[in-house]
Amino acid sequence: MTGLTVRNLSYSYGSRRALDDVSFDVGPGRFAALLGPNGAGKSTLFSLLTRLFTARDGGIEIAGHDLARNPRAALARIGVVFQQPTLDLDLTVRRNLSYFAALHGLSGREASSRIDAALERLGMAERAQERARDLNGGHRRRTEIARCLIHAPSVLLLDEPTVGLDAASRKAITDHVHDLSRDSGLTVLWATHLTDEIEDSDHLLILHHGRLLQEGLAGELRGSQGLRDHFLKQTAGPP
Ligand SMILES: Nc1ncnc2c1ncn2[C@@H]1O[C@H](COP(=O)(O)OP(=O)(O)OP(=O)(O)O)[C@@H](O)[C@H]1O
Repeated sequence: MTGLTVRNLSYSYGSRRALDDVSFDVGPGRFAALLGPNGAGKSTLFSLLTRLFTARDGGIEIAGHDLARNPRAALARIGVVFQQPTLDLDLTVRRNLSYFAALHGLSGREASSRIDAALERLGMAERAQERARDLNGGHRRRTEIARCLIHAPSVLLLDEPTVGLDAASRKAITDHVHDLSRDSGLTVLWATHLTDEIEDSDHLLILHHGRLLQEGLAGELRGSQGLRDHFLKQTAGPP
């Protein structure tokens, strides 16, 4: 099983360059934090990784499948949590998950046991019958993360999944996803602009003005200073 590979990826909106020759690898089972300020190009990269946009320049490989040449196989291997919530608020937690399972061709006992396992994994088993509308923001996000595990992806893509959550929910979700990559061998790409969501052992990618400024082990890149100070220094310069 391989993780995620991005090669020489560029993307422009008209004359505005949003991504400029970005290349990186995330090894299987690694947690990679894509750290960048507003406008760095994180969401553009996610749109390319999920094939919402197609890249004219560069290449993407997901779990060993080339996204341009074999999109079906590549997309089947990813689980995605977008920045904007996508739950059906009128359905229960379980119905949201079973609907998604059906989209992936899963039903009956197989779907049911996968849903149970995913809800258990995210600490949401007891809320399975609650309507999504009645959940707080943190529990809605957990439901979305549980949902993206059902088809057993090997790569998880999460675009600023803690936006709008309070500090306790943010920490719980960040810890849950770190545990998922540690315990289940999932490759994770976690986009954020918040340095406290990143652990020293994470693979850190610093993106600024569409360019990858630094890549490496977070603890090594920050050295003796806090990651926040390191990040602010890295991103202080002009484009
Ligand atoms: N649809 C669009 N049309 C034109 N420019 C766009 C469009 N979407 C994004 N951009 C520009 O591309 C650049 C990268 O934006 P992007 O949304 O990918 O950054 P981001 O890192 O996700 O930012 P944020 O943290 O604010 O979501 C920015 O300069 C942005 O203004």
